[in-house]
Amino acid sequence: MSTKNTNEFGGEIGGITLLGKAHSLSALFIVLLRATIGGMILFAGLGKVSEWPFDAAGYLANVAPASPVSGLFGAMAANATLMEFVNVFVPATQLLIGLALIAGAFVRLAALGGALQMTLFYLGGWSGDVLALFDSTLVYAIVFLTVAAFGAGRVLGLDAYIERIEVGGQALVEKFPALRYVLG
Ligand SMILES: COC1=C(OC)C(=O)C(C/C=C(\C)CC/C=C(\C)CC/C=C(\C)CC/C=C(\C)CC/C=C(\C)CC/C=C(\C)CC/C=C(\C)CC/C=C(\C)CC/C=C(\C)CCC=C(C)C)=C(C)C1=O
Repeated sequence: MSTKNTNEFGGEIGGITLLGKAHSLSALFIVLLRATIGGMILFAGLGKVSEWPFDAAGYLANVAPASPVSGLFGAMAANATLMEFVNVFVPATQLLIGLALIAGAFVRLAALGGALQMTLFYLGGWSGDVLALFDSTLVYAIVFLTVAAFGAGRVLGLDAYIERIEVGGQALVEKFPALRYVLG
């Protein structure tokens, strides 16, 4: 048995082969990245709960006209029934995504949800200022996608165990391959 650990990762994307060699600290830092971005969104949710009631209408109604979603967000702010939903959904998903990432459970689903949420905040935050192109919400979105892409929930996370739960003599992800978009 070889004791050599090549620690390689990569794949083919659009005909181009991307190959990386991970450092021995890579696994540690992917866990730190998962926990940090999880903590960021958990605390964003806790902040809203601690100042309850949360109301996103002010933010949505005052998005800069240059934002591609200013019309959409303005219409949302004017719909009281929809706002009742949004005002609970945003903090609730922030808390759940944060807890899931910290525990390492359902990491892909949580990270993809986080990336989607950050994309909405990024579009809403766009004011036409080119120097704000790489703002924090864009960085957060990429961090969420990185965490999902690396299967970060398998490193010191519950997904390593959840994936292998046996269902009818088969591991969960083998029985239901679509769960790879949720776990990992
Ligand atoms: C820096 O940015 C910013 C913030 O800050 C992050 C902000 O706030 C805000 C402020 C925000 C506002 C003012 C609101 C603005 C409102 C809008 C733009 C309106 C439009 C937005 C929405 C309608 C929200 C859209 C939401 C999305 C896209 C997210 C959807 C989420 C998902 C699809 C993912 C859901 C998945 C989850 C939650 C994971 C599920 C996992 C679990 C339930 C498990 C959880 C884990 C645990 C509890 C741990 C324990 C686990 C165990 C025990 C394992 C169990 C084991 C088993 C075997 C089952 C802004 C502006 C911002 O710019």
